[in-house]
Amino acid sequence: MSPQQQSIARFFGGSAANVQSASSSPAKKKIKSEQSDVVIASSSVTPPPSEFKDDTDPSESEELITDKKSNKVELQQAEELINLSQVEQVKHKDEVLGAKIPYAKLTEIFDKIESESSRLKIISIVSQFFLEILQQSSIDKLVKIVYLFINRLGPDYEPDLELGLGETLLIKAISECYGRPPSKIKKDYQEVGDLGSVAQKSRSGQPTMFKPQPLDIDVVFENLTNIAKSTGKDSQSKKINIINRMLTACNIKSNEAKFLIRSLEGKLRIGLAEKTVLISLAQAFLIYESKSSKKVNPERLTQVEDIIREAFSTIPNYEVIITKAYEYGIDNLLDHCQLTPGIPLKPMLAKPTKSITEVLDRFQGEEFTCEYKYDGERAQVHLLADGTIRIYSRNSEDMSQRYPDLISILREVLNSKEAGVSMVLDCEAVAWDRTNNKILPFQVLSTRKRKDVDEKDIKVHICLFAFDLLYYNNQALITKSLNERRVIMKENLNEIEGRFQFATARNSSNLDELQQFLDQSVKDACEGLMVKMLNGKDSYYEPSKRSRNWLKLKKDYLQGVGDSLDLVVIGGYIGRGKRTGNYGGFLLASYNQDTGEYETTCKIGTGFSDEDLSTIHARLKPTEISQPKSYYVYDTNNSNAVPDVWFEPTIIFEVLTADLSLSPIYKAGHQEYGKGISLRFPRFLRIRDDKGIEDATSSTQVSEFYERQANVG
Ligand SMILES: Nc1ncnc2c1ncn2[C@@H]1O[C@H](COP(=O)(O)OP(=O)(O)OP(=O)(O)O)[C@@H](O)[C@H]1O
Repeated sequence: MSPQQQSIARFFGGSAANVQSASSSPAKKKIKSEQSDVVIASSSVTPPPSEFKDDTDPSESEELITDKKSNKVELQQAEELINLSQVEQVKHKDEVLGAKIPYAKLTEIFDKIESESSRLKIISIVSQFFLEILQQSSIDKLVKIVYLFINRLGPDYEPDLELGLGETLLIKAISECYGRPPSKIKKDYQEVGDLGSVAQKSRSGQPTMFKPQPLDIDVVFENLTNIAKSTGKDSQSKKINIINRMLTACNIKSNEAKFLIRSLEGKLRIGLAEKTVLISLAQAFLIYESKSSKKVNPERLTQVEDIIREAFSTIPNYEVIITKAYEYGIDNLLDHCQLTPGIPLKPMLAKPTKSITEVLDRFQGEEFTCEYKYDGERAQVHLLADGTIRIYSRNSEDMSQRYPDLISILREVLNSKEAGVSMVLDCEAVAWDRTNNKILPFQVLSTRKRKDVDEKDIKVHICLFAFDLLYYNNQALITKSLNERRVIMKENLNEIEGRFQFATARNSSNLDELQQFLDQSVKDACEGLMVKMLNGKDSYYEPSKRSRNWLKLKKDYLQGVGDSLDLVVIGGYIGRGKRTGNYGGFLLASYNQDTGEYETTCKIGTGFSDEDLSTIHARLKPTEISQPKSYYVYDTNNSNAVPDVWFEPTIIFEVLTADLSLSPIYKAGHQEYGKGISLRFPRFLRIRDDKGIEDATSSTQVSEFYERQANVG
């Protein structure tokens, strides 16, 4: 047991929380309470569908040793686990269609995962659960369950669907609902470090006059959505009201209150990342389709995982993926998940390199092209057939309101196009000096307002540099070569100097010419070069992939590890001397994409201007929390690695490092090396507002940097 788990066990009187499967499920009809935003279940009680009797516990199967590096072993083990689950295929669509799924069933699964450390077993538990839902044909419920697993309420590109309520509001809600003073709740929270467990204990201690009506998946999902969407003057009390009603409805013997509060906080902290959810979904569909779990071919499993991943990177929407996979079958999924204007695809990413020779080694004998690497913000431009223009960030966020000037520029560019043309363009939006006709540094772009932007007030102008065309006139181009995509882009769009231009490019494999081009790019205020495969299959656009077919060569980082790192700020150190009143330094972490944890990787205090420090202080102060999150991995015994204050994970710093070394204190990649990897002489470059917290440099990437350095250096 981790110290956190031990503490929680103590808190519950020495034993784990009494988790009990829901013994009754809510009735068919969902009604709205007098507060129209609050959804509650009706009172009649029907027995749960028999499939929800949990008679298979894959976690009881033999202990498996996970060797992360050996795919083959993983596949064999996965196969064994699937066989162990002995799933019986039962299709009884008509009988159970529309039946409610108790929320307690879901939280029971959460609990199992929380106490499980083997990733394969976790996948088995999750896929088994997904399979049960699939077998009932409850597709809409499966979609909601998947979102509840990843703590979202819809696709990334849909606004206002994020949870992540602050401690203060949740403490208030728990206090009001369970009639305990906030001071007591805070004290308990300080003791166990998990507000969910505090809510659970408070719930258990509260006698109920009447049997509460059970929560089900639909009710919880709808209430959470109402909370996320609630804005404006009365939103605080509205949210508390909805939370109160749900907390009251939580079953006293289940662990619903615990996970409900964690979902409201925006993090389930059960050691489950989105990547694992996708894999589990693939396994569930595979078993569902094969009709028998007796023998699952590991290669077929990998194939299905790839299909689901590819479909998701083109259409990052679980509702579409799950519905289409169910309707048309996995093997036809990609045909039904084609790139669609209006739905941002996950952008292709590049691998870092440290020198031109490394680039030449990689592309030896292949035709490649170099483009300027512009230093601005990635902008995925979508033109819909009805003439609507949308701009999406690297993170799939809709930025159309933030760039009204860009919309005007695009209107000008697209003016001559016939009606009905649709397209998707990959570009970089860069700050532009209209007087001297030149690119301005990223720092200037970052001074633009991010909200309520009125075109006539804009002082920092933009030039959009287009480097790829992914869709044109009802046709996805991502499986054409880059060369062909470029030709179509240039044939169909016209440049307007200083407003819309194509990325400056050169096709050469001569070392001196490349060096000159790299130097020129820096003189022209770019970061360096992007080097891309030009022809053949390897030049296809690979959504969401950090591909070897795109390399980045950043002039400033050739002396370091080849790239900057984007790390999450999880702690702060009180500033002294000149820094009094601000934080003087910060504790940074990488994101572990397998476990969903943040692993410490360095303490940083260099590279900040006074202005940076006060901006950062203003942003981080409201995110201070009294306890480290249970998903922060740090060395509790070393005072150097324990900051003065902890933060909610909200901000990413882009950081430069001299090199990486194994460390006894820090934790990035510790599962792989026994020790963590830390940054030496880290220096702050900037805040990365265009990256979501889970887009931070992953612990796997930190390991890759470390290994490349060991090999190259
Ligand atoms: N010609 C170009 N082709 C592709 N990307 C470009 C180009 N010019 C600028 N870029 C930008 O460079 C980014 C990739 O490199 P960079 O390392 O700066 O980004 P990052 O967000 O820190 O890292 P990553 O995207 O690799 O996680 C792209 O996401 C894009 O915004």
